[in-house]
Amino acid sequence: MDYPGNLFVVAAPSGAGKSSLVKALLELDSRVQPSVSHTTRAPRGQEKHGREYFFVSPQEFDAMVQADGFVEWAHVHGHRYGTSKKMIEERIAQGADVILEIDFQGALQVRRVFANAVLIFILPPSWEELRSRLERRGEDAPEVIELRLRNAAEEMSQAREFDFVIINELFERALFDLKAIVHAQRLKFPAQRRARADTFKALNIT
Ligand SMILES: Nc1ncnc2c1ncn2[C@@H]1O[C@H](COP(=O)(O)OP(=O)(O)OP(=O)(O)O)[C@@H](O)[C@H]1O
Ligand SMILES: Nc1nc2c(ncn2[C@@H]2O[C@H](COP(=O)(O)O)[C@@H](O)[C@H]2O)c(=O)[nH]1
Repeated sequence: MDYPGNLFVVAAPSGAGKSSLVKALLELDSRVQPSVSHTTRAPRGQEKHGREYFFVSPQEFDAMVQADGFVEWAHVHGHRYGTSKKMIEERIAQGADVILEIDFQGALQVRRVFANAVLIFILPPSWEELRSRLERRGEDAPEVIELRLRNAAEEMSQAREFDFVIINELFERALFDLKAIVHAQRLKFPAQRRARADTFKALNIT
């Protein structure tokens, strides 16, 4: 199925800077909408239900899995995270550009459902910098940081599966690269896509 809106999927090891980059993109580009995931992890810091995540119990998460409510879901750093299928489909069908910040397992699942999704991987410049960003962020206990760093090697080994890789060394440079990818995707056959969307509408195809 082809949709008028674009779907961007950003993955990275924890601490590489994907949330910071996506947040900055959203501030600059009102056509991009964030997707809010469901998670079984507890809120941290100032996080709010419905803003950073929908914080749900394991039972609520199971019910969504059973109801086929997720386009993708995965176990990440000891918790479960998933993306609501309905929320994504409705918005890209209306022509919105939606951006997902998820792990590599979820990103590869999304591509199986939405073949046109643009997969972007963010890399830190070095292991030392990745550790130091997680430590400087000051939101995770030392054992959580160690777990995230152990998982980072497997995540980074998947970078080649993605359409684009951005190295987040200088923040402004990485943000420029992310903006360029979004812009280039919008320039791909926009007229044809709009025409197809209009035809779908005229034929009442949902
Ligand atoms: N280019 C950069 N240079 C220096 N620090 C950075 C850069 N990009 C992000 N940071 C900082 O690194 C820390 C981790 O960034 P962020 O929280 O965006 O990572 P993340 O990939 O979203 O992690 P998680 O998956 O755990 O949510 C933050 O404190 C952020 O301010
Ligand atoms: N497969 C999915 N992974 C997700 C989703 N939402 C977030 N994530 C990943 O979880 C880690 C940890 O996030 P944190 O907020 O606990 O630091 C993060 O790196 C994301 O890649 C999702 O819906 N699906």
